[in-house]
Amino acid sequence: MSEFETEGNLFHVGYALPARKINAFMVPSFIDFARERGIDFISIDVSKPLTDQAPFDCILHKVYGDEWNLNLQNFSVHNPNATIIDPLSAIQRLHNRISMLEPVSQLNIPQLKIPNQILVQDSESLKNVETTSGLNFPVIAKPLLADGTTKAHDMSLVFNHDGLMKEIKLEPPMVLQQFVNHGGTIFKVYVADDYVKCVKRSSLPDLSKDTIEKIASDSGGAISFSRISGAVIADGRSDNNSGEELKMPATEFLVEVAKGLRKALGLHLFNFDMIRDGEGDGYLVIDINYFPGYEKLPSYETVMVDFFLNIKKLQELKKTTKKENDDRIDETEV
Ligand SMILES: Nc1ncnc2c1ncn2[C@@H]1O[C@H](COP(=O)(O)OP(=O)(O)OP(=O)(O)O)[C@@H](O)[C@H]1O
Ligand SMILES: O=P(O)(O)O[C@H]1[C@H](OP(=O)(O)O)[C@@H](OP(=O)(O)O)[C@@H](O)[C@@H](O)[C@@H]1OP(=O)(O)O
Ligand SMILES: [Mg+2]
Ligand SMILES: [Mg+2]
Repeated sequence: MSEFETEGNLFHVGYALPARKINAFMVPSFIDFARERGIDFISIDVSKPLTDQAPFDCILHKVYGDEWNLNLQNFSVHNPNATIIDPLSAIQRLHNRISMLEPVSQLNIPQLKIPNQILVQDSESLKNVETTSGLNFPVIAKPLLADGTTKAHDMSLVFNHDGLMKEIKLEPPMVLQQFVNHGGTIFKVYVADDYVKCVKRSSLPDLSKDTIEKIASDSGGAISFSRISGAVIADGRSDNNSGEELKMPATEFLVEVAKGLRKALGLHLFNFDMIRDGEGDGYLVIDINYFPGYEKLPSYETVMVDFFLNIKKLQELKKTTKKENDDRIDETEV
């Protein structure tokens, strides 16, 4: 046993994650590091009842499907004190690209908006030119469902109505979101309760009027892309065509947005993608993701262990408060 914890005081965290995520996040060095600090990660077999695999103090999950949802709900009913990271209903809101962004507007932060966007339900509405009358081309066509499948990340930059009809591979339901020039960089803001970390990633470049005309005619009206925001931009490196470096958003602003979204979404672990509003002076949130790739962050091991230790502390605090309340009731009854 380590110098930090004793076996009896271990916090048992069951994890249900796809293989890709286990290979990237739940690596042996992280599991060992966590155990030395009192967090015991236990792999969950999603095909078996959770109640047969208990005890768990906490469940960390990112798997999809009704079978898993029922399994988790049943476990929660029998183990009301266990913390579920994160609640199913809160995660499900992020599976739809319209409901995902609704809480952003409700935060009422003047510098923060979402791009203009419409929902296209079926092929008939797609054919109708009127459908896009509220938007200015180019737009980004995104699948409505953001459900973890590869398809959910397939997008198209669309330059005109013809492109929308002929060149895009997506099928409705889809979201048509205003493309906004933003300096070629997105800010990815990772949140783990109080922890907030913003990193820069490369994005679609700014498009001038001439470029738009040229690409529109060369491409037939649309260009498809998928998972383009992988490249990390090192601090100090110029990150757009003009050779300018885009300034990070102010820390107080990031913390205010993260705190507001955390509360509104009811999530512990998520990140949000934010771009500069090239047409205004604020920022636009374009995407929110549940339990994203934290392992890409520096010192993610410490961040995540501190996160789970805090969950443990909160559970202990709840137990103490409950006991104090029960004792008080007993005294009054006497
Ligand atoms: N409205 C927009 N204006 C300009 N660029 C955009 C806009 N929406 C998306 N993009 C660009 O397209 C990329 C993919 O879009 P989005 O983040 O919505 O997709 P995603 O597949 O859900 O991403 P992730 O891999 O982060 O889950 C963004 O990272 C950004 O570079
Ligand atoms: O695969 P990566 O490590 O890049 O993580 C990505 C994660 O995929 P994973 O959960 O399967 O790992 C994505 O989840 P789904 O939308 O597909 O459910 C989404 O959260 C992205 O935003 C994450 O990228 P990041 O925002 O951190 O760059
Ligand atoms: Mg994104
Ligand atoms: Mg996403």
